[in-house]
Amino acid sequence: MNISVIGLGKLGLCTAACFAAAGHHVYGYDLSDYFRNELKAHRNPIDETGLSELLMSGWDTLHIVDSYDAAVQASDATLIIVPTPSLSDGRFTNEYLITVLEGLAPAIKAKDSFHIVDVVSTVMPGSCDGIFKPLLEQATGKLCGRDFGLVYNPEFIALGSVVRNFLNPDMVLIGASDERSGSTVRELYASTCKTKPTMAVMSLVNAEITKISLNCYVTMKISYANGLAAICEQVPGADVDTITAAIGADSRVGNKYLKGGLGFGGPCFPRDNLAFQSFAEEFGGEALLGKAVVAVNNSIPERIFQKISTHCAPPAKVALLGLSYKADTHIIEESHSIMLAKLLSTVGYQVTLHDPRALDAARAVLGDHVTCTLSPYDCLSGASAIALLTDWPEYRELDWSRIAALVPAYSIVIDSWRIALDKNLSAFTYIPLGVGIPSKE
Ligand SMILES: NC(=O)c1ccc[n+]([C@@H]2O[C@H](COP(=O)([O-])OP(=O)(O)OC[C@H]3O[C@@H](n4cnc5c(N)ncnc54)[C@H](O)[C@@H]3O)[C@@H](O)[C@H]2O)c1
Ligand SMILES: O=c1ccn([C@@H]2O[C@H](COP(=O)(O)OP(=O)(O)O[C@H]3O[C@H](CO)[C@@H](O)[C@H](O)[C@H]3O)[C@@H](O)[C@H]2O)c(=O)[nH]1
Repeated sequence: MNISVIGLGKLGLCTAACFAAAGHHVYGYDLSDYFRNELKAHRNPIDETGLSELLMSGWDTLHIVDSYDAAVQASDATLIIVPTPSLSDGRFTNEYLITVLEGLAPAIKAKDSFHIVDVVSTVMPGSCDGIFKPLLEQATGKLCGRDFGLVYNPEFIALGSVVRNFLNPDMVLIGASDERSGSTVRELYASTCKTKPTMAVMSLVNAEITKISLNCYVTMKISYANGLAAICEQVPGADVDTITAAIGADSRVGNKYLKGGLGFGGPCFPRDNLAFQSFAEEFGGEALLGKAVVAVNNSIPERIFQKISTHCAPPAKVALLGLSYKADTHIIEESHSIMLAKLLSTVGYQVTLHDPRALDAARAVLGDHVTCTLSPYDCLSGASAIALLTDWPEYRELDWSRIAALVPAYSIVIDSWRIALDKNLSAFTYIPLGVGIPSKE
């Protein structure tokens, strides 16, 4: 197929590369001159696992164009993957999408053949029927479903595994204004995915609700595990991992995204939950479960703060290991580690930080209130409290006998993901989250 992709960022470029590597002709456009120039020179501007390798087999069919017109003229369908940042009330803004739709409209108007506009960016339910369809009909003088198609086709990919998730989905979600558009996008994915995913083809509004509902459901599983972890900590001998492993073995539940730990952060899950609540309220409903999920998630930095302050008072030194919202990324958006660092530094603890990739981002946000270190051992030297926060592989390899010589006796070690359970930590006061420690008496 001939398709165009508008927005070649973290998701857009991976999408374009996956389709191009599968043999489709992809015409990509990004507002950024830098991105377009790098891509024209066959250089990859995005750091994402497997993307460079994929582009190697896709350069021949990935063509970078310099205008919306060129993108529409060269293709039968245009995928739009531009930002939809959150507003203060939790809703996603359509501002960037509207700019793109207005930019595409003249070329769609001038075209004789049927053109499909496929919105991939995450949007608020009601956006396609209520805003995008009337905008396009008015700007082109054409009828949606007859003269052009409108599709909502969001992705379920996690950063760090975007390419793998894109090519191996459980389900492809396709909301369509008409059967022809739905079938075309379905074929596009069927010819690109390596698996045979469930093709969930439905109306535009149902697809919009499905996208944020699915993310909210998954965060409900995470908060369930974290609520359970907080209870287990109070019960001598209880262990959240043993319990969630058994719960997850029941196929009605499933064991994915059921790990209690530091909670969920990042650019997607937290904001999708807030958007779902705003959406429910807009239609006179109330997302009670969603509110509980957020409350459990938001309580985690405070829970760790309490454990630290019970053990040592300011200005004691506290070492935080791991700042990104998950391993293998430099992203600190909605990271619980950053929230904990702020809680601690505000009341006068000396906070030292380490992260293999997120140190610069953290420094930019936390400034002079904390000390950034390049080695985990420098970070925790002299610390009365150590918190293992992001599950980076290198923290699993820490040499605890070396650390024992660097810190006061019985410093506390808070282990969010229980990565040091099998180590000898007798020189420390070891507090794995979600585990009820039998009392010493
Ligand atoms: N990254 C993810 O993990 C992820 C996952 C699922 C859904 N999404 C959704 O996908 C959308 C894009 O996210 P992203 O992470 O790829 O964003 P991004 O910021 O990495 O990339 C967006 C790209 O769009 C370009 N752009 C902005 N305005 C433009 C315009 N008018 N014309 C052409 N290009 C324009 C920017 O230059 C940028 O390169 C968002 O709605 C997001 O919620 C992202
Ligand atoms: O059992 C688990 C699994 C994950 N997490 C946390 O959940 C967050 C999100 O992790 P992940 O899903 O790997 O990353 P994201 O890139 O945020 O991807 C999510 O957000 C995207 C944007 O909406 C969706 O497309 C994806 O399907 C969805 O997984 C991280 O803080 C993890 O530490 C847990 O606490 N427990």
